[in-house]
Formats: sequence, C-alpha cells, structure tokens
Amino acid sequence: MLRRVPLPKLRSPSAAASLQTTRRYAYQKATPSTNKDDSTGHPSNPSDDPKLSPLYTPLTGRHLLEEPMLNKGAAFTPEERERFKLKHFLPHEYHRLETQLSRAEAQLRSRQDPLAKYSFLRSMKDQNQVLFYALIQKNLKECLPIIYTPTVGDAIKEFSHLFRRPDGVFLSYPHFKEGGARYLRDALTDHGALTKDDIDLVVFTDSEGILGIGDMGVGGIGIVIGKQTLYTLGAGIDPNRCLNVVLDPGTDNQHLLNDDLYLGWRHTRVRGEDYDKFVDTFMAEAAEAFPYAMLHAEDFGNANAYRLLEKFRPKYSIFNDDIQGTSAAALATLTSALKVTGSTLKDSKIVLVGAGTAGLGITIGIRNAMMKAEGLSKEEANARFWLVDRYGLIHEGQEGIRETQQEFARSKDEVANMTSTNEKGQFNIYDTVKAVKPTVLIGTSTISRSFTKDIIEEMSKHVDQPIILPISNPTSLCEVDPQDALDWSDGRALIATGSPFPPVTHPKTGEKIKIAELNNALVFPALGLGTILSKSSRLTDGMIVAGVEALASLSPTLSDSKAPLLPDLGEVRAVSIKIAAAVMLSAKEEGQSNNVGQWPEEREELERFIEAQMWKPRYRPLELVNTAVAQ
Ligand SMILES: NC(=O)C1=CN([C@@H]2O[C@H](COP(=O)(O)OP(=O)(O)OC[C@H]3O[C@@H](n4cnc5c(N)ncnc54)[C@H](O)[C@@H]3O)[C@@H](O)[C@H]2O)C=CC1
Ligand SMILES: CC(=O)C(=O)O
Ligand SMILES: [Mg+2]
Repeated sequence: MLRRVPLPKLRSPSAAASLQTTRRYAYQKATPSTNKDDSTGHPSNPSDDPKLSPLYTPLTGRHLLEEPMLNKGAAFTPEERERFKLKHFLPHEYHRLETQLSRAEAQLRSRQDPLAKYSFLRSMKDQNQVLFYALIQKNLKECLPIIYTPTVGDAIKEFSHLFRRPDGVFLSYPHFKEGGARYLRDALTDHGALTKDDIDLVVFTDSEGILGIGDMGVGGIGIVIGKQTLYTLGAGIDPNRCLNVVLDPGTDNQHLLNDDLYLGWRHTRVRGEDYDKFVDTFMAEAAEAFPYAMLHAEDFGNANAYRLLEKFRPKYSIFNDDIQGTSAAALATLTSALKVTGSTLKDSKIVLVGAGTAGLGITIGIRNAMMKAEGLSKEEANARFWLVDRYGLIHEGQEGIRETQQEFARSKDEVANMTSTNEKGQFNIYDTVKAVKPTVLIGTSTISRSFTKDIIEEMSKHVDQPIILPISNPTSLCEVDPQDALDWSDGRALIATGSPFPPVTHPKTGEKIKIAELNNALVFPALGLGTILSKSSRLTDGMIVAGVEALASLSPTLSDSKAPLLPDLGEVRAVSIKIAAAVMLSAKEEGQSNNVGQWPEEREELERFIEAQMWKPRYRPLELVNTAVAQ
C-alpha cells in the first residue's frame, strides 16, 4: 500500500528557505587551502573528508532526494541515510560515485538514438547534478555532441514533446504585462529566496535565432541549459550559482503555434516598444537582483542582438555569445591558420557568407584586430572584407542591406567590373570568390552545403592553402562537409567547422586529418570565469582580445602544421584556465577588476588559483540546518 509522504512545510520561512539554503550554503567558495583535492572522484566517506567543505541544508527524506543539487542517490553514506531520514527510500547497498558512473555509462550507451541519450542526460541533470557532470566530464567527447550541438538542436525542436520537468526560469510576456517589474524580480529571485550574492551568471535567450534553426519559442531554454552546462564543464562555474532564463515574448514559428502540445505562450512575437519594455525591464531587474553576475545573451534574432548589446553594454555586465564569443573563437582560429600559411591578417582577403549576428561579430572582431595589431585604418581594414548575404555580395545601392552591414558594402565601382552568374544580377558566392580570389572563406549563413565544388575549386586556384571555416550549426547546416572541402582543394585547405566532424582522409596521402571545432564553446566559459573571478563589472573588448591571444597560443598547429587549428573541445578545462588567467590580468590592467589583491598576479600561481576555484563534480558532506539558521 502506498503511504502518503508528509508534504514539506511550505509555510514561510521554510518554502523559500529550501532553495535559498541550497544555493546560499552550496557555495562554500573553495580556497586553495580547503580545496587541495582536485580529483573528480569522491572520498571513501565524504562526510569524513576534511578536504571538502560541507553543504548545509534543511532538507531530509524524499525532499533531499528530489533536490538535484544535493541528491547523491545510492552514494548517500549509511551515516547520512540515518541522519537525513533516507534509509527507507534507498536500497540497502551504498555505492561510491565511481560505481554510479559505471551504471550510468551503461544506461547511456544502451540508448542508440542521440535524442534518447539527450533525454537520459537531461533527466539525470534533474535528479543528481554531481553524477550528471561527472558522467559528462569523464566522457566529454562522447557527451558533448549530445548535450550541445548537434543533438541539442533536435531536442530544442522537440522541447514541448520531450518535456518532463522544468529547469530554469520561464518569463512570459502576458505575466510581465500583468505583474510588471515585480513579476520579473520575484521570478528571478524565486520570491526573494535568492539574494544578490547568490548568482554569478545568468544565461538567457528570447529564442528567436536558436543555432541556425531559427525561432524555437520557449524551447530555447534548451540552448540556455546547454550553454550553462558548458560553463560548468568547461570552466568550473558553480552550477548552483547559475540561473537559466528564457524570455517568452511569443513565437512566429507557425509549426509551434499549430502544435497542440506547444508549451510556450501561444501568440505571435511581441515586437517594438512592448518587446523593448519587456527586455529592458528584465535586464534592469536581473542586474539589480544580481549585481555581480555576468548576463550572457544567447541566440537573439539579428534584428535585436546588436541593438541590445550596444544598448546594454554601457550599463550592465552583458556578454553576447553569438557576437563576442564567436568572434573570439574565429579570430583565434584565423590567427592559428595564418601561422601555418605564413601570412598576416592585413594580407588576407576574406569572403564571409551570412552577415548576420555571428558573421558580423566575426567581421568586426577581425577588423578590429587588423586595426589594433597591424595598424590598419578602419577603412583599410573594412576593405579586406566581402560580405555575401541573402541578396548576394553586399554593395552600395543594394536593396535590403541592414544598417549593421552598411559599413562593409563594396563600392559601386568595384561591382561594376564584376560578372554575375545570377539571373537577378546579384553576385553570389561563386561570383564573389571568382572576382575577389579570397584567402579566407567563412560561412555563417545557415545554408547547408552552399560552399559547392565550383566555389572551393575556384578559390583553390588562386591560393596555396585556402582557409575555409564553415561554422553554421548544427551539422546539417554546415556550409561544406570538411571531406569535400579537402578533396576539392587537392588536400590543401585549412578547415574548421562549427559542429564536430569525424577526422577526414587526405585525398593524396590517405592520412587521417582531425578537424578543429570552431565553436564559441571553447572560449565563452573562460571569458565568463575570468570576469567572475576578477569581479569585473564589464567584459571589455581588451579582456576578450587577451582571451583570444591565450587561445591562439594553445593551437596544436604551433608545433605541428597538420594538426587541428584549435585545441580539442575535450580539453576545454585546461584551455579555460589559460584564457581566464589572461582575462583576469587584462581586467586588472584596464581597471575593471574589483578585487585586485585577492588573487595572485604571477601567471603560474594565478593558474593554480583558478584551477582551485573551479567547481568539480564531487559529493560533499552534508550538514543539517534548521530553517531558522537558513534564514
Ligand atoms: N560555430 C559557432 O560558434 C557559432 C555558429 N553560429 C552559427 O552561425 C549561423 C548563423 O547564426 P546567426 O548569425 O546567429 O544567424 P543570423 O540569422 O543572424 O545570420 C544568418 C545570416 O545569413 C544570411 N543568409 C540567409 N540566407 C542566405 C543565403 N542564401 N546566402 C547568404 N546569406 C544568407 C541571413 O540574411 C543572415 O544575415 C547559425 O547556423 C549558427 O548556428 C552562430 C554562433 C556561433
Ligand atoms: C554555437 C552557437 O552559439 C550557435 O550556433 O548559435
Ligand atoms: Mg548561439
């Protein structure tokens, strides 16, 4: 017979206290002296390990098992089972994390379909956070394409069908209209349970431009969760100090609007002043509630991404990953590629296809580097770019050019000499490549396999080692399969892609060649970590450039010209330490850091300090507190 389990005491103060206590007490900031143990395993009896500081919680019994931040499942020790009234909820045996991992790995691998693996991992995240992160960290190469691109894209499309339980903060426009700023504040702080010191990072989207798959409505929470997971895996940002947020101003995705199971606000997107008021108020409330947090914007549509970044950057600690993160990763890749070709930024001719959020971010980032590092004027640097968008090469007088693209429009005189193979007289990618003879070809267009054989062959006629970066995600939207790019360039192309690809075969030598993954995931976790650890109120361009230089200095091609252009995403933690150190030192130099003196400035010592600060998936001892203490 089922016995009814008593409900938790939901009266104030305990209701608010459960999350507050978990979050507040979860963050016992590691110091080098208390956190010398850097292994990811857990000690034989966690409660007795003096190296790990405890977490405090008022939760017991079923409520403790249901709290993913604290749940250890079968790894609750016999003593903890007694103290936290867990004995009757758990089978007899006590298993260490290592044993739990073996079971979890077998369960993961028993699922063949990537989406089924995704669902498994998502529910593990909802149940036992330490096990989730330990599993992925141990099997990073296998799990990254599941929790991130490409599978996350499929999961987002299916969000309302796969939905089991929520993870994150859902902010819908009609609730905002009714409750105004107060509603947003209550939602973000969980009605006051979270206070200003509790959160380091807010990741948020309005879901209009998810990866390359477009408007995904409330399903965009999936990319937010994916990015937050990478902050934790890649840079050790404490998951208990992150807030995942989706703004739901409606959706223009007709398929979702017609779907009976759709879970978001069933309404077309609110735009104009109403939208701005929603986002402006959200930013103001988030910044006031968590004044030390970095606010990470993800996958906004291109009509809003730049506009909002420019508007909010002077006021808040905002970071737009698609603009700034992608630009940083691309600049590091290009720097590595140019070391191989023996060329420079200013000697490059760059054709970029898809001048939207990511494409323009990359263009501006490289353009600024040409000016700063190689002394070009803005006009001289702009002249190294040819941007091709949906109406072909962007040039003066062309209809449909967006304001953000304007400064890169080619002159009328230049295009007067070009030949169009298009019945509308537009200059497509082939026409542009033929006329320009570029050294670099970048794809951020979302147009699958649009770098065709004739384009790659034409480019390869004029340059020894064409640099080809098709970085649209997910895999299905990549502009060219790397094997094709290598075959069509006689094995000469230097390639990096946005989603992971298996190694390719050199068409002449038969050698296996690894393809670098040019994804902002290699850099944004560390940009965030550096900003958070240096308590910087802004992530400046200078801090980002310091991170780019650190990343480029880790390129495997520096020691082997046939190696991938970037470090493997599987090594992101080690990479993050170097990038974060560079970011922190730059923050200090620029006067952005608000805690100079509290961290070492000598590079190696700083790297050890950063490593020690990183959250690691280990079970920590638990201490029972009563709610009065929690308050
Ligand atoms: N690898 C990475 O780290 C990143 C990759 N991306 C990928 O880049 C792609 C673009 O993303 P966003 O810039 O956010 O999207 P977006 O929508 O802002 O930009 C896409 C651009 O491509 C243009 N376009 C559409 N059809 C075209 C055509 N036939 N020819 C040329 N251009 C065309 C659009 O007009 C738009 O300007 C996505 O697939 C996204 O996943 C985005 C950010 C990071
Ligand atoms: C990687 C990423 O941010 C994107 O594809 O949108
Ligand atoms: Mg993105």
